[in-house]
Amino acid sequence: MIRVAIVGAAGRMGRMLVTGVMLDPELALSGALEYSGCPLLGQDAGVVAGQSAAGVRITDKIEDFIANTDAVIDFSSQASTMELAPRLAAAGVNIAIGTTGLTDGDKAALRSLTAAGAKIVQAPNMSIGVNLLFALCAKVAPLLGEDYDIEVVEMHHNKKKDAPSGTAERLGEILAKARGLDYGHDTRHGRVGMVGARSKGEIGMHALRGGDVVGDHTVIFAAEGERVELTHKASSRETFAKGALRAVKFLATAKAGLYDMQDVLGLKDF
Ligand SMILES: NC(=O)C1=CN([C@@H]2O[C@H](COP(=O)(O)OP(=O)(O)OC[C@H]3O[C@@H](n4cnc5c(N)ncnc54)[C@H](O)[C@@H]3O)[C@@H](O)[C@H]2O)C=CC1
Ligand SMILES: O=C(O)C1=N[C@H](C(=O)O)C[C@H](O)C1
Repeated sequence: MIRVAIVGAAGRMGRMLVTGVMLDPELALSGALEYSGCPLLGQDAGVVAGQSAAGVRITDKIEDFIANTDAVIDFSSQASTMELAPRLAAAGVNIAIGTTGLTDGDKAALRSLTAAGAKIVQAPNMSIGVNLLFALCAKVAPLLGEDYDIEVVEMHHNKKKDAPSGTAERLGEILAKARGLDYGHDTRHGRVGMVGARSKGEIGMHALRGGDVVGDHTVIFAAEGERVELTHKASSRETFAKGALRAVKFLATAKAGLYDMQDVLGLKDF
């Protein structure tokens, strides 16, 4: 049995993750963390998630569960994730991070924790479908070549704070690498005004927000006379939660290291 605590337990993903852990016979819910001042502190995490009582109260102190926890799943905020990771690593707790908005510096800091023995999965999207989309884009972009202009369009719910989505950024990085471009330098975020004709050496990135959209990502390859569109649409957050549970199980037997969902799902050599 793997003992799992959830960071951001009262959030949209947190509630889904609490439910997933409670329903999984290989996992046991060992903790539920929220920010100090959260009105749900002291409430049963299972009840907050719409399930039966889990016997785990939402707390703002990792000391309440860290000694009895094998792994933490963290879908919270960049600040919270980066503050907690060193403390969890020092305690030998495995970490599955779904939080987006992490900087390159944050990712380097996570890597340095793994050099000291930590086991971490960090992925902007834990669904199987999006990770297959990542693998497909890495194959398709070089095959289609420079005649095909690449644009990435994502749409999410109106509560999402970061833009573009972590998934769109990862898509952009994969596509830029496949084209010999630099993601930071060659990405064009939206277009407004007299921007001139599109150049070959750019990747367009567009973030739409509205309603309750769980998460849509489309990569468009557009050429003279035709276009190819690869689309993933998440219709439930359950798909991300399922991936996070797989990540926790993967870490239980993994060596120290910083992994992504391509490692967890065996898509590295796809
Ligand atoms: N990797 C993936 O597959 C996915 C990643 N995400 C990402 O996960 C994150 C959370 O998304 P949602 O659940 O939609 O947001 P949300 O806002 O509903 O939930 C975040 C939760 O974290 C809590 N939190 C904030 N600071 C905290 C702290 N210091 N300690 C403990 N808890 C804290 C908040 O109170 C909130 O309950 C975002 O970065 C989002 O982009 C979301 C869905 C899938
Ligand atoms: O905030 C969300 O909701 C989501 N965030 C992730 C991202 O930023 O890519 C993944 C998913 O699309 C949902």
